Order: sequence, then C-alpha cells, then structure tokens
Amino acid sequence: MSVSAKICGLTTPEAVAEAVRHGADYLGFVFYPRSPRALSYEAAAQLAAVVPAGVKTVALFVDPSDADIAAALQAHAFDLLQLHGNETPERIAALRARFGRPVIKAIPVSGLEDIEKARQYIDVADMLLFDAKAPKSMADALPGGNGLSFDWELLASHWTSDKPWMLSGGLDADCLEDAVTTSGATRVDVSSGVEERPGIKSLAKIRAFLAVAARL
Ligand SMILES: O=C(O)c1ccccc1NCC(=O)[C@H](O)[C@H](O)COP(=O)(O)O
Repeated sequence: MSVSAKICGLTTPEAVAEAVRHGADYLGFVFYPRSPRALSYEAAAQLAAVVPAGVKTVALFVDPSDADIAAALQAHAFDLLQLHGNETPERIAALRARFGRPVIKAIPVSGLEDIEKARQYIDVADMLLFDAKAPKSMADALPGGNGLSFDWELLASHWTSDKPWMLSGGLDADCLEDAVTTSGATRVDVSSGVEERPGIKSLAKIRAFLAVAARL
C-alpha cells in the first residue's frame, strides 16, 4: 500500500512536472499574500493547466471571501479548496454549497484539545488536514508552511473518525516513514520539507519524498 501525497506551495513549472512525474496525488497552490509561496490566480492557473486529470489541484486560502474563491475558480477549475484559517463549520458548508468543490479543512494541532476540536468539521468538510500549530512565540509564523511538526501519536491514540484525513507539518523524506507509522496516516502533505528555501522547491527533495511515500 502506498501513501497518497500532496506537494503544497508549488511555484514553478519544473516543480509541478517533477511532482506529477514522481506520483504526487495532489498539488497545492497557495493564495495567501504573506506566504513566500503565494501566487496570483493567473500564475497558478498556468501551472495547473498542464496537470493531468488524475492528479488533483488544490487551491489554498486563509479565511477567503467568496470573491477570492470565485476569482481563483474563474482562472482555473481547481479540484479542491483547502481552508487554512479560522473558517467555521457553517462557513465551510456555505462555501461547499456555493462553489461545488470538496473542501479540505486544516486543523492546527499542538495538543489533544485540538484533535477534539476537529470533530466539529467531520460533517461539513470532505477531508481534514492535521497540521502543526505554530507557537505564539514564533513572531513570523504563517497559518501553515512553517516546517513545524506535532506529536503524531495524538492521532493514532485519539482520532477515531472514518473521515479522510492528511498528516501535515514538518514532514520530509527522512521523517516520513516514522510519521506515517506513528500516526497511522494514509495521506501526507509537505511544503517546507521539499524546499531549498522558502518558496523554492527542490526537485531532488520532491523525488525523495515521493519515493518514500510510494514504498510505505
Ligand atoms: O505554505 C504556506 O506558505 C502556507 C501559508 C498559509 C497557509 C497555509 C500554508 N501552507 C499549508 C500547507 O498545506 C503546508 O503544506 C502545510 O502547512 C505543511 O507545511 P510544512 O510544515 O512547511 O511542510
């Protein structure tokens, strides 16, 4: 059994092609202006246009307006929406209904209470993405893409729902096997761990990450 993989924060045609060639299942495009991976809708649409049908394109937002999502979907028919902010269950239900796209809801995790809080999204999101919550002391933290991990054991011990979920936060080719074995994840997501520096993906690290995912 291989583990499904999402490569997030892609910014160049070369990185998109490498991720597709080596078996990524999902490709994420970040629409959050403060991110070093942020793209315009037009730039992301150009990258996504060459992605083959079997690979899902994901448009990532933080507390978007309806107009933000409409503009992205007008530029390209992204397959899924990923919401990485403080979106409520009601907001997610409304966005799903309006835009007809499956929603991945990111859940920031630092402790057991965060796993419990995720339950409120089970009925409205199509998939959950458990990501590390940045500590308050990290002044320049983003809502995601910080290269931080959390205690993977929390998921194995406390997450009991059948709702599809992804493990995220601080993953790379070196820790992926341990992360998957410890958490029980069957889907994983990475950004910083396949980069040379923030916003610049490493083709070699993408290959190495996807090779581990494929053999797990
Ligand atoms: O990647 C970003 O810059 C980003 C900015 C704002 C919200 C979310 C963001 N990324 C979300 C992702 O899906 C990342 O892949 C996830 O947080 C894991 O990141 P990393 O720990 O760097 O692998």
